[in-house]
Amino acid sequence: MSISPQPGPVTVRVPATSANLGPGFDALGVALTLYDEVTATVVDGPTRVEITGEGAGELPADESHLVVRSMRTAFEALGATAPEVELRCVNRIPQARGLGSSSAAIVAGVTLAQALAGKTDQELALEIAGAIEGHPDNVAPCVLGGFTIAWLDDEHRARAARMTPVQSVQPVVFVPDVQGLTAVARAALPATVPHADAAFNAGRSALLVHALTADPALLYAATEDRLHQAYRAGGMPGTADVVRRLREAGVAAVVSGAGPTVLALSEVPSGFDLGIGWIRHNLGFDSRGAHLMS
Ligand SMILES: Nc1ncnc2c1ncn2[C@@H]1O[C@H](COP(=O)(O)OP(=O)(O)O)[C@@H](O)[C@H]1O
Ligand SMILES: N[C@@H](CCOP(=O)(O)O)C(=O)O
Repeated sequence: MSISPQPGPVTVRVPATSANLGPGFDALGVALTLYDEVTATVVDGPTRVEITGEGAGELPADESHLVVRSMRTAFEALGATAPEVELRCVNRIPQARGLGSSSAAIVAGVTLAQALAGKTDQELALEIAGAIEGHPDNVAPCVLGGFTIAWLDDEHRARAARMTPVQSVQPVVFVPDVQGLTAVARAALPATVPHADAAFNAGRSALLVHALTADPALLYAATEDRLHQAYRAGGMPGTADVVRRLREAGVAAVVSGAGPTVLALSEVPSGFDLGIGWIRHNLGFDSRGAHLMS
């Protein structure tokens, strides 16, 4: 028997995320204290979307909106009939910048559908959102908060282990005024990599888990990568330059996700000159992940 969704309204808050963290390509990610909020109300129809902030006037306002599409996928997975909805989106996460905006939209949709269907299940939310996104490293911290190691199990379902980053680490992101789509950045990667580079990243990823949970003095060495950033540098020269200059200054800086945002995990020297067109956000690590607001 099909479940009938509740009428709502229901509001979800979803964090920005930074994936990869250097060596942990498609596996490691952190949730950040920068949020989108989406309110869903069941209506007679048609589905409509009101957007404030990032993406206003650019994103679709109908059923092709990513939150609506994700809600529909989730309702189907839950065995519920997808209702027509009115969405109110308050977007603060910069889009197509490497801060997991698409995962945030997907997780928002899945969480709203679960709430309207009267269910709460983080493991299932991760599974559904991971299948929609295609790689699990953003959806895991977005659902769970904190610092996550994500993987796909033998049935290709997203799974994750959650840790708490050490409090003394204060993430800083540098967001450029240009966008970069993750799909384009993924197309720049080679189909195969040298065994030595894979071994290098395996060691640094393991070290990063230790550095970010116990010994931040090791973050510089732990954020070195040979699997994705160099291959993508030609498509984002400004980002590659900022990462290079920060690292030369001793900062544990990496490309955030697929870029073009830069993430710094150790103190940035005062007076560091970013150049024109960059915005700095001093953030924290979000510990809650996606959650409903009363
Ligand atoms: N809040 C949102 N609502 C609707 N669609 C969104 C939202 N955020 C991102 N998207 C969609 O996802 C695209 C960006 O996804 P992606 O290239 O993966 O970048 P990001 O690193 O920001 O996740 C946007 O161009 C838009 O189509
Ligand atoms: N592992 C992915 C991460 C993409 O993150 P996003 O925030 O840029 O969507 C990749 O590097 O492609």
